[in-house]
Amino acid sequence: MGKDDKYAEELEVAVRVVHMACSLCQRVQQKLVSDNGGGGHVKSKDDDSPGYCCRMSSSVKVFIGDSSESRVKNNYVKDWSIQATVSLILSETFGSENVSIVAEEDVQTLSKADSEGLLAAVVKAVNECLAEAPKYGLRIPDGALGTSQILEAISRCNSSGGPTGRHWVLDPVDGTLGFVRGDQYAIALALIEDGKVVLGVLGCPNYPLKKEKGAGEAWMQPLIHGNKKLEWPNSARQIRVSPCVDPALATVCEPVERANTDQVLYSRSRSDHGALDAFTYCSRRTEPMRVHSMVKYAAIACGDVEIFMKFARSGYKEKIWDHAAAVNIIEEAGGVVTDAGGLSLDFSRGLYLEGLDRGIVACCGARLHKKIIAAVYASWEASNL
Ligand SMILES: Nc1ncnc2c1ncn2[C@@H]1O[C@H](COP(=O)(O)O)[C@@H](OP(=O)(O)O)[C@H]1O
Ligand SMILES: [Mg+2]
Repeated sequence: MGKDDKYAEELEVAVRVVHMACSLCQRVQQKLVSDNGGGGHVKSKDDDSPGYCCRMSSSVKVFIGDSSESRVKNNYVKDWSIQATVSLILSETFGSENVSIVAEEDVQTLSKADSEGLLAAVVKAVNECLAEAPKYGLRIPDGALGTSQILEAISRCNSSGGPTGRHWVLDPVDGTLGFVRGDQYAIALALIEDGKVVLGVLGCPNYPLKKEKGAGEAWMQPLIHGNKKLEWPNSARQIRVSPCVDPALATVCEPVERANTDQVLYSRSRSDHGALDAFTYCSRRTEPMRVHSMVKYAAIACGDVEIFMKFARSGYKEKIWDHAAAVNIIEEAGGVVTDAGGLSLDFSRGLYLEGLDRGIVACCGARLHKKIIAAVYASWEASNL
């Protein structure tokens, strides 16, 4: 454990509950992939064949097989179930009056009269998940939970954060497309206190589980299997970013979904600006690695890649749950994450990363980061001449 144990209890509960959520996701993903012959036919917004996408809540949802809305919703049973489970465990541990949660899923769709089947599936999944809690050393509410308690737990996650107080931030399943493809996805839980992220836990079941606490230390905790019990922190090992300082030797990570990146900025930088182009500059060693979800950040934190840049298309506002846990882990592992202007990301202004300058630049260390920011600046200036 680190030197500062101010958040030791919060960290421990967060690690345990994310671990439990990983187990739920693994079961669902294994079934999904085997039912769909490997998941390889799942379409996304930027696949060249027509995809099946529709809009629920605020983000694009991708699903498998047919275009019925119920299939889309079914894919979100795990998200609602994880949100309910995390909410229930945090409330049980710290008291519901002390817990404010900002999370991705809303409760409206589930509460509708025609969502009975969905709700029943969520109730079943939550109770199954909670039945495993002793294995993870977690305290749970007494007895099986009914629909009203579970709806209440999900709807409690309606905080909008802000500059004061403590707020938990949850993305129950980040990287929906990665999940349905049987590929990378992440479960992300962070704690923000007075506008600063003080701890982050990132469960990456198809990578290892990453976690971290706020004292200059980041750790990796292997997932447990079968009936083994989670041993915390004894089986966690410390992680560290790569020592690379040379952009020419760095490996870059980028989203799989090209629709999530401003391709104009990307390709203009690539073709026009030679050595000043951050993207060309950084990808000499290998092609960029395309990875779904916050696992990109995790890969930097444990030293497997060196750079991740995301420049969302204009009009898209980055949400805090897509970054909070991972930024904290990278920083603790020795890396640096800022906006494209070199300023820290601001988690104090509600649901969104307000004031973000163009995009996000994450690097394995300050020296490399400085060079990349300079290269992005030069590319930007040159392309706006
Ligand atoms: N138009 C857009 N531009 C940028 N990011 C987007 C986007 N639409 C969705 N996203 C975010 O990108 C995340 C996936 O990142 P990536 O493409 O790197 O795997 C999504 O998380 P969810 O899958 O949790 O919705 C979502 O929050
Ligand atoms: Mg997300």
